[in-house]
Amino acid sequence: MNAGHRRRGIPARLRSTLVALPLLGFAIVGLLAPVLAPADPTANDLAASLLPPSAEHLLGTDQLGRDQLSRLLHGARISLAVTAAVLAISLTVGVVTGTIAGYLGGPVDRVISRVIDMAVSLPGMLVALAVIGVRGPGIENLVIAVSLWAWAPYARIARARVAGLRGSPHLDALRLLGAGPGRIIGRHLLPPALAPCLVYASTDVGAIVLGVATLSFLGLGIPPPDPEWGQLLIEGRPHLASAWWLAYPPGIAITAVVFASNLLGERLATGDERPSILRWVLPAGLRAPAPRRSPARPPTTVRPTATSATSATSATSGGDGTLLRVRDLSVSYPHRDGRRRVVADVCYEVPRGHILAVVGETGSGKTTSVLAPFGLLDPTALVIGSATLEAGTHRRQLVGLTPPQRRQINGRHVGVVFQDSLAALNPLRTIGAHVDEAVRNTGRGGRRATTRRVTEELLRLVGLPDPVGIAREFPHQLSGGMRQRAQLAIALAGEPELLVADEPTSALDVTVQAQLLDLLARLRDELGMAMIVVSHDLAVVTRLADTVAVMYAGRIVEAGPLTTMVENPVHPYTRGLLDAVPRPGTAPGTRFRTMPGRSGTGPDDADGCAFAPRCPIAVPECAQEQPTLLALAPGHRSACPRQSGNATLVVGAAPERDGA
Ligand SMILES: Nc1ncnc2c1ncn2[C@@H]1O[C@H](COP(=O)(O)OP(=O)(O)OP(=O)(O)O)[C@@H](O)[C@H]1O
Repeated sequence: MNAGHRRRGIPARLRSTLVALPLLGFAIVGLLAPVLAPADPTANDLAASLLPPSAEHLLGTDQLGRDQLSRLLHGARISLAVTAAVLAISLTVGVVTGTIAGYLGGPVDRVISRVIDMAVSLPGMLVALAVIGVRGPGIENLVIAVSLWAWAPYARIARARVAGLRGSPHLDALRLLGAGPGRIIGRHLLPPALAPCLVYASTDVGAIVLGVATLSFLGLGIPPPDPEWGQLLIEGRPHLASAWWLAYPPGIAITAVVFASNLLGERLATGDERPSILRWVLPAGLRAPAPRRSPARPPTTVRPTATSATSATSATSGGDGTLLRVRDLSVSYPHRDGRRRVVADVCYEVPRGHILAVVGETGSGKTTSVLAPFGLLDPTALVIGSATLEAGTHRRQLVGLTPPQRRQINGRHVGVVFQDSLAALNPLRTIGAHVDEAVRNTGRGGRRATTRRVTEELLRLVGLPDPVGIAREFPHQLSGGMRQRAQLAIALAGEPELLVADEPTSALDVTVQAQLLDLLARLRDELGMAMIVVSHDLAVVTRLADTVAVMYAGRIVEAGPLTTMVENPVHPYTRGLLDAVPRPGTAPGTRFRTMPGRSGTGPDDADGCAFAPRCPIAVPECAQEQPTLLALAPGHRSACPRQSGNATLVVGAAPERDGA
């Protein structure tokens, strides 16, 4: 309720209820007309022709002696029936058509959008006249005629709503949990598409009632003797001067319904009491503020990808405690000159129970490198290389999987926590509904109460106080840290062997950040789960990582055990990252060392070392030849030949296990 409403003294909800009263009356009278009407609306009594209102006939009689009140009440019934049928058809056709167009996009969307545009631009009354002219009057034809022009605005609204949601991260999160298109459309797209359509429908009631009355008035609607309001108007028109009770009541009834419907629609569309009205018509789970689009780059859908070098790696994968082994991974996106690689020849592996941190500046390819194996990049991404996962008892090659194959892995063997928790969660659903769905998708659910018990256990596991209460909250009602914990609970629903956390703490303050990192470390210890944690902050990952891979311009430039990387880094870029980390005990006013130059170039943008232009120890040769990752010690590799001493070339740029 806003201040303006308060000032006028009537609460907004009450004002909306008052505005809706004529519509409510219309619906009640329409439904109960046979009970409320004192007489048969079609029974003639010529002896009682054109009687004025009296105790016997409260609204008088018409020229055939029929009770006018009974005809008015039955007229409401017919208007209500036609309006309800038209709305049901228009809403169903419009919302389904618009949702399909918005979800599929591409040529289907273009064709459906043109059809919608045409339907909207046609003059509705002319279409109705043409249809009734061909098919003749009658309730059925009237419904068809009005529906033909009434469905298009619903389709347009639903299409716009769904198209806006199509690329949102919470849909990606759902796909990750194994939800198929049917479930995504039915449970996550149709409800938000329906909500604005219902608001529009409240305005449409008036337009339909008026349209039906107009057609009847023109002799093309409900044929006599059935008492439709437009029909009553035309019958009363010749007697306007002598028998006012014939035309005025139906005229007032039509005006009241049209006004009420327009006012209510306007209030719902602009007012802040929208949720209170939708509470009458929408189930509880659908009431929440409109979803907010994330400014963050959304990791989107899976698509089959090209692959190479698969057999060579699967032959060596597994059996040695390695959960995920990535080899020669390259990712490219369409570019004006063809395709541009953003990640090149990336190799890493994650042993069971270990935490690998991938660090680097923005645009260095961290997120791309860790999400590519799981098909979580933009559909235009082309992924080449190999990624083998020891999922359960099977070894699976991840690159090139189809979406159904991926659903067997993502959400079950692999859980993902996204950076922007608000965007990754559906704003229309409670936290409990999110986790319930994840629990059910991974096959751990049962009856409603059983599923909810698992949900509450998961919320407790991630350290959320009062799991029962939190389960009932919507995402926007939680703090950023709590939402990240909720995302973690969703990711843990499938009891994954690997958790991928993409900048899980970047939007949080340092205290909450530390708590979340401690939680991740505790979960690793308690559940024995391996993790890949992406961060641009080397200091953050030192709290929990076992190994660190440093990326620059789409390539790994140094990788090794945490202690080596922190205490004895050899690549100038890693040193630069460490120098930029604030250290306890640093004297106030001390300036941190920063790296000159710009980040974010691609792996193929330079002939030689991409870091050379910013490197304090670069020599002219550095800019001429692409450096290769060299093994310096077991598990420690660097791509700076100037610092590598007695290094040896790592065959295929593959990493070695620490201690191997
Ligand atoms: N859909 C896309 N189309 C084209 N280029 C993309 C797309 N997504 C990412 N990129 C490019 O890929 C490169 C690597 O992006 P990525 O998100 O992996 O970097 P990052 O190191 O994770 O950065 P950040 O920390 O900012 O998330 C960037 O140059 C980015 O512009």
